Amino acid sequence: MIEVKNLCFSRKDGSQEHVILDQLNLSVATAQHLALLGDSGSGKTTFLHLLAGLLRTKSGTITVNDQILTHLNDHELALYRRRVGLVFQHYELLECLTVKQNILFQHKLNFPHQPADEFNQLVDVLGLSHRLNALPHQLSGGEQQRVSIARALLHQPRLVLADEPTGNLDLKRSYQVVELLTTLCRDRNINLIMVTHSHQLARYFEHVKTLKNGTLDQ
Ligand SMILES: Nc1ncnc2c1ncn2[C@@H]1O[C@H](COP(=O)(O)OP(=O)(O)OP(=O)(O)O)[C@@H](O)[C@H]1O
Repeated sequence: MIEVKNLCFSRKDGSQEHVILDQLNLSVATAQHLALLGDSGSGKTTFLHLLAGLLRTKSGTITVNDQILTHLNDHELALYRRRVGLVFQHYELLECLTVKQNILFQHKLNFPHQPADEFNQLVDVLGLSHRLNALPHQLSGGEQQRVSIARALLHQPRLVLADEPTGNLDLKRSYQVVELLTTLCRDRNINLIMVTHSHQLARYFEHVKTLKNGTLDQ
C-alpha cells in the first residue's frame, strides 16, 4: 500500500529553485500495479527515487506499507531501501561477476543470514538456468534485464520500482520483459510501479498515470 500526499520536490538550478514535483498525490492499493507515463524531464525518475528512499523531501508525505518515509532516520531509511526491489534501464549489473553472483550479490550483502529460497525458481522462470556462469557482457540486453529482475525479486520485496526497464530493448524483448515482470510481481502480491514511455506497454497495467506539471492525472 502506497500513499503519497502533497509531495513537493525541487532542485536548485544555480540560484533558481526548479520545481519538479508539486503537490503530488497518489494512492496505490496493496499488490496493485501502476504504469507511470510522462514527457522526458517531467520527474518520473525523481518520483521513483523518492519512493525508493534514495531522495528525501521536506514537503509532503510518502507512506509505504505503514512506514512514513519522511519520518525515518538515515539508518531506518537504509533498512527500508534494502526491502525495495529496483530495476533500471541500464541493468546496472557488475561486469566482473557472473550471472549467478550478480543475482546473489545484494542479497548476500543485505541479508547474509537469510537463505535465497527463491533463487532456483526465479532463474528457471526467467530462463536463466543455463546462463548462470556467463558474464553480463556475454548476454543479450533482454537476458541482462532478466538478471536484474531476478536480483530485484530475490529478497522478496513488497515493492518493485522499475525505471524504463525496456528502454534499451526492441519491442519483442520489451513485451517479454514486461510480461515476466508483471507476472512475477502479481504471483507474489508485490506492488509494481514501472516508468515507461510506451503506451503499448502501459496496457499491461491495471492502472496508468501520467506525470505532468509536477503532478499526476486523476
Ligand atoms: N541530479 C540532478 N540535478 C539537477 N537536476 C536534475 C537532477 N536529476 C534530474 N534533474 C532534473 O529534474 C527534472 C526531472 O528529471 P527526471 O530524471 O526525474 O525526469 P524523467 O521524467 O525521469 O525524464 P526521462 O523520461 O528523460 O528519464 C529534469 O528537469 C532534470 O533535468
